[in-house]
Amino acid sequence: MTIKLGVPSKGRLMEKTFDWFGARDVGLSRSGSDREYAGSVEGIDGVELVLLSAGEIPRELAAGRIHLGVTGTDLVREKLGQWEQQVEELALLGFGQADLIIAVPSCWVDVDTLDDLDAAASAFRAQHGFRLRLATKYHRLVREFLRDNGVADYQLVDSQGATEGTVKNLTAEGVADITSTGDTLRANHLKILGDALVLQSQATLFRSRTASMNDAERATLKTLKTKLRLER
Ligand SMILES: Nc1ncnc2c1ncn2[C@@H]1O[C@H](COP(=O)(O)OP(=O)(O)OP(=O)(O)O)[C@@H](O)[C@H]1O
Ligand SMILES: O=P(O)(O)OC[C@H]1O[C@H](OP(=O)(O)OP(=O)(O)O)[C@H](O)[C@@H]1O
Repeated sequence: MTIKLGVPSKGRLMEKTFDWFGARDVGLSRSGSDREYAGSVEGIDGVELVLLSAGEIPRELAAGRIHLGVTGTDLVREKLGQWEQQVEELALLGFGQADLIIAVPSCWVDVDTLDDLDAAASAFRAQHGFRLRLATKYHRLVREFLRDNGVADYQLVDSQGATEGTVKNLTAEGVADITSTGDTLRANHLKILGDALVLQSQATLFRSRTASMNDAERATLKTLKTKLRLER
């Protein structure tokens, strides 16, 4: 008989999410020890806090196992096909801003745009006998973006973390990853292609379109939305 609210279990998104709800008189906190993934909610009855990996929240929303969830728009668009049919965006939270971009080595002086990348990819294949490799964890978004922009002669290699390091490690020629300050790209001698902004992401509160609710839970959701100033 509760509304389940999924929130990232650690790091920048968790703390800023707690602050965002706290500013609206809904107190979220992690209970128990630092390592225990249990949480509590104050200021409203009938809402349960579920601490999850940011990357798992899209799937939990789509499966209807949580009613509400906070995660990045990038993760929802990457992990859920036809995401709008599965979740509704209730509020952009104004933090966790990051751009999904494509970057190549800074020393590739002739490659500054997607057209340049396309030409470089063809030349790379002719020279090396295999396709230019882009390391990413955003397979769906990058594939769609490059298809729409006419870049074909490449392959994606999976990288679930420390993606910018793959170029130095010679497992990829370029990367498609999230950046905010640009420090990680610069430190790894990579430059962003001028016209390769795949997506602008920020932390967002989503509602599951598939989670079932009884009348009491529907009333709780309404009360919560009023507290959060989301009622239109
Ligand atoms: N440097 C950054 N600045 C701002 N937001 C970022 C940055 N890097 C990632 N993010 C955002 O934070 C969210 C969570 O990303 P992260 O990669 O930490 O999730 P995750 O892979 O689920 O983490 P984990 O599985 O380790 O809990 C994403 O929506 C992403 O866009
Ligand atoms: O532009 P910047 O401010 O330098 O931030 C970009 C970095 O932040 C994210 O990594 P994260 O810290 O989440 O670690 P990860 O490599 O394990 O994904 C992202 O994958 C970049 O590596």
